[in-house]
Amino acid sequence: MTTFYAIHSTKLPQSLIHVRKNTNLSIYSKRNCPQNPTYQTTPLLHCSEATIFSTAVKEEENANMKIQATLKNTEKYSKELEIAVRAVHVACLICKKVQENLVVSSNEQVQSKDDNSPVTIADWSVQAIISCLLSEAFGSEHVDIVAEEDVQALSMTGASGILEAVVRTVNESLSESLRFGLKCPLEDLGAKEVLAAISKCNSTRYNQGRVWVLDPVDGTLGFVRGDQYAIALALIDDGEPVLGVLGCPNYPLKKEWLSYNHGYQRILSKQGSPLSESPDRGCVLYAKRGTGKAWMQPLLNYDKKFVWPNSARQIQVSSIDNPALATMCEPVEKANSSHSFTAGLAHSVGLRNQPLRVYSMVKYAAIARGDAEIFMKFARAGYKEKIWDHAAGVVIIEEAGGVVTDAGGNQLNFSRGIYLEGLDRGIIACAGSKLHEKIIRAVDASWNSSSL
Ligand SMILES: Nc1ncnc2c1ncn2[C@@H]1O[C@H](COP(=O)(O)OS(=O)(=O)O)[C@@H](OP(=O)(O)O)[C@H]1O
Ligand SMILES: [Mg+2]
Ligand SMILES: [Mg+2]
Ligand SMILES: [Mg+2]
Repeated sequence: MTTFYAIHSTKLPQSLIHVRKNTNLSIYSKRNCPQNPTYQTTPLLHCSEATIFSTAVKEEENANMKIQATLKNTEKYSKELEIAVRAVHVACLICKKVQENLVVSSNEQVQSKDDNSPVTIADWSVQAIISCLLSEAFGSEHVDIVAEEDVQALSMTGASGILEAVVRTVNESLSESLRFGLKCPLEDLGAKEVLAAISKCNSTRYNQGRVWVLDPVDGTLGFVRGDQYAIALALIDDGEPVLGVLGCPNYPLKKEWLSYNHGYQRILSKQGSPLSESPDRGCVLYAKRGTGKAWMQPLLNYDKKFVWPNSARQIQVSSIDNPALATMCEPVEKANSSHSFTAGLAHSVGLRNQPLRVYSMVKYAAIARGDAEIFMKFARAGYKEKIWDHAAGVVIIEEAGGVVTDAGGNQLNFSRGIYLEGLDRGIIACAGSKLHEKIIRAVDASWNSSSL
């Protein structure tokens, strides 16, 4: 004789599955089972409307697998994210100190690289600190990193003063990292070890397994001018950015202070307050791919109020999709992105607000936080965008609900080396797909008549 059991198809208790696995009973499920609890063990005589139990079991198993996968996903990279966020906090705090010194003292700590771009003790120190903290947390042999700086200029004979300053800064910062619950070397590092930590960041494993991507100071020009800059750390797994952490030590917590048309420093000095006493500023943004969530923590100070873990609040892109109300941000330097091209685009799309010119990946942060709606960068022909200038920002904007592509609407490719290979014209990040489509169409319409 066949015995039927009525069960609620999607809420199948484990005990019933157990029965099925250990007996030869044919069990059926009936979707609209009127009984409460969700199943009954009374034999069902009218089972024509019931769906076959195996389907219900499948559903349950699939649901379980989904839950397991979600759990696994939640756990996946969680230690990496935790360490990366803490390490970026440490880096932000040391950068603030270095920047305050730079702004009040002479500029001898600023060096020029071969391409005439600036590099400072903060760039090298942050690279050494993050390299070291990741190695301490995960074991040096398990950590692949690629980062912007090398030790060429730092190892030159004339640079011994700078190297000394870097070593001092690194050790000071590493000992402070204990307050964030991070592991750090037991003893102070010597110059050789600091140079080794910086040199370690030259991995070439871009599309096999995990590689950390770091821009120790993005927007070094902004940094030396006492303005905006960012510390950008991302984790790429099999060529895909999966974690993004952006430290923005000067990003005001309130949007209205982010007005760069007159220069950040000048705004502060107009108010008569030096950088160190300026309004609440400094935050760390982060996101994990696939979660649909992005977060922001205020930057801590090493004062009485210092408490770790820090509080985080969820951030989201702006809901504005009307170009007339949208704000576009772009690089400060004309040499880094054509202001005339974006001005033409802005006009053709109907943007009315003044562009927000901000140094560094703080632009990505502004979109993710909902403080601006569009970010565009069109470098001159021949310039190749680097992965560390974008990876962290892309994860954060996308998880905050935004869209980032090249000007052809393609996803950025982080798997082919230190450059964003195959990039079509420029980078476009928007708060939503409606704005994004409009910008992409406008680029196509005006590209051929441009001089880019
Ligand atoms: N010529 C040229 N064209 C385009 N991009 C360039 C160029 N030179 C440099 N860079 C890279 O731009 C990074 C800074 O970008 P920003 O958007 O912050 O530009 S700006 O400083 O606001 O003008 C900057 O990052 P950092 O070196 O980390 O500051 C560079 O990687
Ligand atoms: Mg950079
Ligand atoms: Mg940099
Ligand atoms: Mg640089």
